[in-house]
Amino acid sequence: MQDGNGLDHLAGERAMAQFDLQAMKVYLAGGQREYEISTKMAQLVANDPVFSKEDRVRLARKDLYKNSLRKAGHAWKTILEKGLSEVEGLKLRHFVDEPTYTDLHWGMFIPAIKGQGTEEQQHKWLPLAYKMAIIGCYAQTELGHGSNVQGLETTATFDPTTDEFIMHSPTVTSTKWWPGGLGKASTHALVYARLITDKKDHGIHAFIAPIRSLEDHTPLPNVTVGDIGVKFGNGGYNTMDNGFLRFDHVRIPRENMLMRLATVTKDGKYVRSNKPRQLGYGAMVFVRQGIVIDASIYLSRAVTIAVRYSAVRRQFGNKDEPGELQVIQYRTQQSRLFPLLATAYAYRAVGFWMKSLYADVMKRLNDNDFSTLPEVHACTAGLKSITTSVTADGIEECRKLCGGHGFLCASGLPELYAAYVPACTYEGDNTILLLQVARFLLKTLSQVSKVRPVGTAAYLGNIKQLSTQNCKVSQGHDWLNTSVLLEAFEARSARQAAAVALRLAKGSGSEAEFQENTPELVESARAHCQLILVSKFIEQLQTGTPEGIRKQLEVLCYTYAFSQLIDNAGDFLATGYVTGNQIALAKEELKHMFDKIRPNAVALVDAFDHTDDYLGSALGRYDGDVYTHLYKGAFKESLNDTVVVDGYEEYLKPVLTQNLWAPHSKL
Ligand SMILES: CCCCCCCCCC/C=C\CCCCCC(=O)SCCNC(=O)CCNC(=O)[C@H](O)C(C)(C)COP(=O)(O)OP(=O)(O)OC[C@H]1O[C@@H](n2cnc3c(N)ncnc32)[C@H](O)[C@@H]1OP(=O)(O)O
Ligand SMILES: Cc1cc2nc3c(=O)[nH]c(=O)nc-3n(C[C@H](O)[C@H](O)[C@H](O)COP(=O)(O)OP(=O)(O)OC[C@H]3O[C@@H](n4cnc5c(N)ncnc54)[C@H](O)[C@@H]3O)c2cc1C
Repeated sequence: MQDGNGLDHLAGERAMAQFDLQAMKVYLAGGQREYEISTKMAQLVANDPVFSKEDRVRLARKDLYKNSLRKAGHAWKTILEKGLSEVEGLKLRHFVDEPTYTDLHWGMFIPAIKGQGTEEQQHKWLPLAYKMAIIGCYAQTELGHGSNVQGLETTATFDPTTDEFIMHSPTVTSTKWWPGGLGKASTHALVYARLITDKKDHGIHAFIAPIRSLEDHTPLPNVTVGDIGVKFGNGGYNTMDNGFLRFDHVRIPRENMLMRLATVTKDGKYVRSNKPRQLGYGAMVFVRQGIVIDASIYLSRAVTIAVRYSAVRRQFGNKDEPGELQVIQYRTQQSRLFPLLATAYAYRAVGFWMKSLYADVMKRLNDNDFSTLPEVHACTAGLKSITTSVTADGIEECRKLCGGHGFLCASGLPELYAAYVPACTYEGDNTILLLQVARFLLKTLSQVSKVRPVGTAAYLGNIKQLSTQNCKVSQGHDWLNTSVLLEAFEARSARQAAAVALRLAKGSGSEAEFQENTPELVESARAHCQLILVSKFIEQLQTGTPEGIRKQLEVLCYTYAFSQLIDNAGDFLATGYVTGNQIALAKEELKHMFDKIRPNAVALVDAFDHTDDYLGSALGRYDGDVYTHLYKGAFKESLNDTVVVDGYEEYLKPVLTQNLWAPHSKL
């Protein structure tokens, strides 16, 4: 999608491409219809001045937030006026490209009501939420507890005399802290609180609490609410009003407790349904599965900028070629950049699969089949963890790959990083989530002789074979076999999990021993997730990939798998499945893959189809006209509004005109 000024500095690069670019764009968009919607919404946002991202990093917080409210309001108006479908609306929000209160309203408040509300409650709340007559947020985390959901302190005490719950924040640490949209925008909060009936604590349940007047938006009586303060980076996540909230004995009707999983009757009786209480965590599972495809999008933005810039930037030369070399020609640049390019493709493929996994579990849950829930929880938690960590690090690596210019906000990379990096923490701290995967693996292994593992854990059913047979690769091209690769990842993961499981089994079963082994548990969870990523990327390629792009996708898939193998060589070697020589052979194969990517690199990032408006980067421009735009951009800097800087008279002039020796000067 070219929106440069005509002159294409990257035309030579594009002419080298060896695959069907249009087919790749459609593949990455998820289909022809999605591609068309995406193109239409990208243009709609790019052509609407209200959505402009210019100056975002220069705005003070108040202006930034107000501007963000303006955009969110305008987006909603556009959706209504143009009669956009839900898919179109989501795409529009995507291209507006800034975190805002509507994310939590649509992404967590509504899904939580759908998942945990009775039909009657859904009838009451969803129509209001769908037309945005109320704005909701997801108020789970408190000052004192985030990861430990069972440790939350807010209470909801049932009063049978009035048929109400009394919402209360008994301690400072019980203050709700972090919920997005809570600080300034929300009228309602989905509050996770300890349910108390007749002095009995039934643990954490969800309640809908009105917090602001629908008349004038002021906080309701005995509700203390506000924004928690400026966050990391310029722009970034500061468009979001992450908030605090305290209740001082605030009364809400009994019907405001979401009662699909448990009920409190009028006379105060607590009744659990026969559904697993983990369904109360459903909104988190929903967001975690979506985060994988988001990771691909964010990483692909950084990689697009770094690849295009690396093809434009020239440094040094060699005696064999005239002129200076494009930095993309350097092997070191390729070995840092191309695996990230391959990773963005891998996460896209796995993200598509995640969507189908989620659709499947939702269908099962509707039929009261809860059998796959633990596996889906482990999978969404683990892949959320790995993909966000790698993406955040990858964005930062792309910044370094752009040298000094990457450090300028004009590169688009600092803001991208600031907006993305909290994904490693929100929706579950990444280490906490890997520990969940590890617990799942331990449980699966402990039952393996009785219950055949399914889905992404099925390979653990072959634990004996995977623990005894070693890798058969004897020449580089032996690695060019997806079964050989898959078996290497399976054997490494199975062996790592079995080793730590065995160590724990030999012990006393104490919590202290478990804690002692958590570093190994996290490593084994990571190994399991890397296996899922490699295997699902391979699986996606093998199911109906168009001819014109298959070869390139295979190259990217091998690049991804080899770079994972090499980056984790220590683990692979420690399990004894592969030898040092086999790793060396994989390294050689990876270099061959780089040679295959090189002529296609620019076209492979073009296929992500990010507009210049969406990228917001002088370095990543489609036309490659980097230097002109960096130079022009400097004149937009507010320090350059005047030729002589504001402050000269008061602070610079005296320094320059005193003409006195400083007392400590030795000159
Ligand atoms: C028009 C515009 C539209 C725009 C839309 C855009 C959409 C965008 C979407 C939004 C995107 C981004 C915004 C994101 C904002 C971020 C929001 C948040 O951060 S919300 C807060 C998130 N908080 C967490 O994630 C907390 C992390 N902690 C936990 O998840 C859990 O407490 C725990 C997993 C650590 C469990 O602790 P523990 O006390 O051990 O657990 P329990 O006793 O409660 O349960 C143990 C048991 O349950 C299983 N389990 C745990 N979690 C789940 C789950 N989610 N699903 C299923 N099962 C689960 C666990 O495995 C154990 O099972 P056993 O069999 O008993 O072993
Ligand atoms: C930008 C942003 C937006 C957010 N939006 C929302 C929202 O909309 N709604 C909401 O409810 N919350 C929200 N949160 C909160 C978020 O979900 C929590 O911050 C997150 O779940 C992590 O919890 P924590 O802060 O308690 O971290 P902690 O658990 O205190 O983690 C601190 C450190 O301790 C380690 N640690 C903790 N427990 C263990 C353990 N058992 N074993 C080993 N290591 C451990 C962690 O790995 C981490 O390194 C948001 C947070 C951010 C940053």
